[in-house]
Amino acid sequence: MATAGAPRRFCRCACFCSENLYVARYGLHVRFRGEQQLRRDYGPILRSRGCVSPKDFQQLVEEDEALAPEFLAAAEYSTSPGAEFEGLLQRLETVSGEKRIYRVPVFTAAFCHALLEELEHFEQSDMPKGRPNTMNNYGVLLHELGLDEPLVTPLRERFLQPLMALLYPDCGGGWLDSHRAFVVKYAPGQDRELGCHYDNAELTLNVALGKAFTGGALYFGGLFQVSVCDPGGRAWGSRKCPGVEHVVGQGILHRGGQLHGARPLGTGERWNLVVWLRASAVRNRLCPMCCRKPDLVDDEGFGDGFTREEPTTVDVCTLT
Ligand SMILES: O=C(O)CCC(=O)C(=O)O
Ligand SMILES: [Fe+2]
Repeated sequence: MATAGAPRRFCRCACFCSENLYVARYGLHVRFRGEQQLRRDYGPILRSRGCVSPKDFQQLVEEDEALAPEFLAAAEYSTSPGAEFEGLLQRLETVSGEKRIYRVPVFTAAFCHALLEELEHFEQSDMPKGRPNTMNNYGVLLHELGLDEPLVTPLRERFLQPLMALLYPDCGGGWLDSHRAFVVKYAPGQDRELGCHYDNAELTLNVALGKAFTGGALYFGGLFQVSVCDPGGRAWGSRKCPGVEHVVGQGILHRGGQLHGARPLGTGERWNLVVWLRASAVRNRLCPMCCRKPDLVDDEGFGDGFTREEPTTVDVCTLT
């Protein structure tokens, strides 16, 4: 029998890194213990989805490792008892301590490659496509690709949430409950740069997927909420501040309100996965876009991440 008032420790299950792994190339969730088990349990379904030759299989085993070991280690540390901000910092690169911008490898190169292939197939298809956001004209919304639930939701819930809770507890890092995930694409003749802006998000993850390109570095200024009240602080618009270069597979973590933009692409094509992470507990009080109490309008799916209590419905038949 449990003793009343005994201290409790929250734990996680060891299946964290082996159960329910998503293989983007074949649109399948798998349990992974090793190559033999994978072949035994998933051979027929994988073959039916085009994983036929030994080379396909080898590629799959490599791709199964979608998440970079550094990211797994940082997330695992963040969920461990007694985890602290300082300890997590040792597992990340601090891009700017003052601006609270961090970098960590998120995806393996093999996974970035497989995801890019999926994105290009989708782009060439005649499936209906929306724009990633009001600023980028080219790219893909992850939910249109069917990757929101299998890829982004687990990424947010299992890995990003514990990490963000330690890094940004004051910005809803521990209360993330929805996201908007999209891939932005820059190429000659298409979008080439992105003006300075703030995100409709409490926190943002931006992961470089490739391909080979020059230019396109991110630049960061001050906080939007501070700058709008301080026109003198708008030096962020100047392109003098040092840029943050992209490294394939690596993610940049920043606050959504941190003003930022992307410098012009030189050559090649740049694709980045951007996840706008939202905490309704924060935004329900103050809309990050208009800095006022949100004027809520019904929407589809996660909407823009605000929530409202549904009015309780009363069954009139029971009233008679
Ligand atoms: O071009 C990029 O990688 C940045 C994109 C971005 O900041 C955004 O879409 O909010
Ligand atoms: Fe942005």
